[in-house]
Amino acid sequence: MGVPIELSLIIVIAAVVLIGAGIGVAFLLRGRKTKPGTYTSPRDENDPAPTGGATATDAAESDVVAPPVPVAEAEAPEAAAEPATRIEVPEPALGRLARLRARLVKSNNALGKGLLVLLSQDKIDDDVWDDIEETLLLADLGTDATTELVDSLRERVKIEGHRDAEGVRSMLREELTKLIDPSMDRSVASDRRGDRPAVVMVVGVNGVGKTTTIGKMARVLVAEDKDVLLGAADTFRAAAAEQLQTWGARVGVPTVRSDVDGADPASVAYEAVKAGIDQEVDVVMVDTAGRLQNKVGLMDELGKIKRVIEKQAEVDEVLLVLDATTGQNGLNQAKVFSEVVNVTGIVLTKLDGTAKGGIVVAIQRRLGVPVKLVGLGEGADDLAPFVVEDFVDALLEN
Ligand SMILES: Nc1nc2c(ncn2[C@@H]2O[C@H](COP(=O)(O)OP(=O)(O)OP(=O)(O)O)[C@@H](O)[C@H]2O)c(=O)[nH]1
Repeated sequence: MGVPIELSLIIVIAAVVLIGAGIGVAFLLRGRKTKPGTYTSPRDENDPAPTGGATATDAAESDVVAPPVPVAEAEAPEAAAEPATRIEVPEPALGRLARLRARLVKSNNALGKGLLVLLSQDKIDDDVWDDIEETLLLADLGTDATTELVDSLRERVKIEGHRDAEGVRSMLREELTKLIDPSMDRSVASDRRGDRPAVVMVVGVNGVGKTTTIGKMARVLVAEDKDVLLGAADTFRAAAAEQLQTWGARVGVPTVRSDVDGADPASVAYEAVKAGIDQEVDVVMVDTAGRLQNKVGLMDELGKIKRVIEKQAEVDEVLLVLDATTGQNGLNQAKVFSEVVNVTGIVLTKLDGTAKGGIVVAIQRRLGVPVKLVGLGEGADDLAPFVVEDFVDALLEN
């Protein structure tokens, strides 16, 4: 039986269109944003005309970026949206803190409970102080902070005398709050800066939860009525772009990505920010590949991604994602990352899986950078803004 002529024609036309578009190399853009951008001159005058085939090495050497491949026309989001996708309406971040508190209490009660019991004893002798110190060190508070806290507690107990359980609790609340420093700015850049979006880069070693965190953050921002665009510059792990796009699609946020495995991440980041400028979004969040902090080449590449983005817009926020369960090891990572890119905030993930909440204090002190968000589970809305008072209360709740 022959193929009907009409069908053959359709197949031929479809093939021509696909070849012309350079299947598999075009950047994809999906999402909810409908407003066409009015920004007509996204590239610097100094930037070279786009050429094909730029690689990470090319860009590193020349310190300029050109899209590695022909870039597809930005599809009208409605046209690109999956017809069957139902857009979720995420919860506001404020509402979720209360719900997540129970989890925080559970995961950290070793620290809070231990301290309360020890300090409520009738007689607090040197042995008790040693136990208190050990409790703090075991909770990953770090030696400096532990010494400081024990010294100030000792001083207060000496001057103010024995306290009942409630008195101990309020003393601990005050001292822990002081240690975590409530005066630090913990807001995440998400408002437009004049005629461009805020740009947020997310960095960290493999598997700490970068992609998941961006997905959760997109939800928080959508709940705050922001227009968000994601950039999948993690071109190292094949599934990462897909994973990011899926997170975005759930709340109608578009993702700029490359279909080429191992495409130049700086180029993808550049294109994402360009699309964010063109589409006049509020914030562009760029995911990057996990990297070992001791691999010089990969760390250099991270610096390059930032420089390339900055050809068209300043990077307003660099969030370093750290896994709370890795404890002090996270501190070493943090130090190396902050040497390569100017880290402006920490996201501490998997706090639900550790009793070592003291890492919050240690990291802040080591880096002088605030913990801005905490991950408290694998659920889509299990990311909470870090509020010092709430965190301390949760630590001290029974
Ligand atoms: N329990 C818990 N799991 C989390 C949290 N955040 C992320 N995860 C899990 O951590 C795992 C790794 O998350 P990803 O987002 O893929 O990590 P990544 O840093 O992007 O990984 P690479 O791309 O390999 O560098 C996933 O199974 C997440 O569900 C959290 O706050 N709590």
